[in-house]
Amino acid sequence: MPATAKICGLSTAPTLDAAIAGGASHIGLNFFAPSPRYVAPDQARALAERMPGHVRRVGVFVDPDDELLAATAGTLDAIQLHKTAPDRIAAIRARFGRETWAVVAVKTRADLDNAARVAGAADLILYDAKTPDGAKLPGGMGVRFDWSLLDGFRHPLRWALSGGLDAGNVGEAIRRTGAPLIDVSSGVETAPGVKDVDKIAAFLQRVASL
Ligand SMILES: O=C(O)c1ccccc1N[C@@H]1O[C@H](COP(=O)(O)O)[C@@H](O)[C@H]1O
Repeated sequence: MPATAKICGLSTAPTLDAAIAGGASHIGLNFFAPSPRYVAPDQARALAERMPGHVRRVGVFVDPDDELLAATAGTLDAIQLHKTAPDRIAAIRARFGRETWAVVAVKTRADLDNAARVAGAADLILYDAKTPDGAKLPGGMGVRFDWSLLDGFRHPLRWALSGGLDAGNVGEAIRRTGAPLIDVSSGVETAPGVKDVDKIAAFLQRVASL
């Protein structure tokens, strides 16, 4: 089964259209205010209206409160949760009725123990690289982790891979890990938060060619 791709952190119509035209299976809308990719709920709604139904809309959140989720869930097919405790992930899934993605931040093999902790709470695990201590963002910094950590790992749920991917390394990432779904943000940008239609096209072409 070929891998599918999520283009994350889209905030403009032309880049959203490029992701759709290139065959992205998912797009990400970022609701973490400190992020350079942040979109306000109204902006996200307008972008979502441009999208065909087969492309899934994923909201990116960092330990969100119910108020933010209530303002955005109507626009979304899935909720991606960074730095959120397992019991809170389960509560969000029950309350908002959306496919729920738990992010497991990885630097060492021990970090993979968190996959079992979120397995009963979420629908999908997104393995992402841990960003440096004190970093402003828990993702979206182009950091990758050592993919060999996933060698032989028994994934307790459906899963996806992110962290430092780009058109140049995504082939190796998929070959090495067998990821069924891959997720990119800064690897298709010219500067933090500035998506590039040509980089989006190249990334999606590379994934489709595998
Ligand atoms: O992109 C952000 O600004 C961001 C902010 C807060 C949480 C997650 C964020 N991005 C996610 O990080 C991964 C990896 O990004 P990258 O490809 O390494 O730049 C991606 O899944 C985004 O959803």
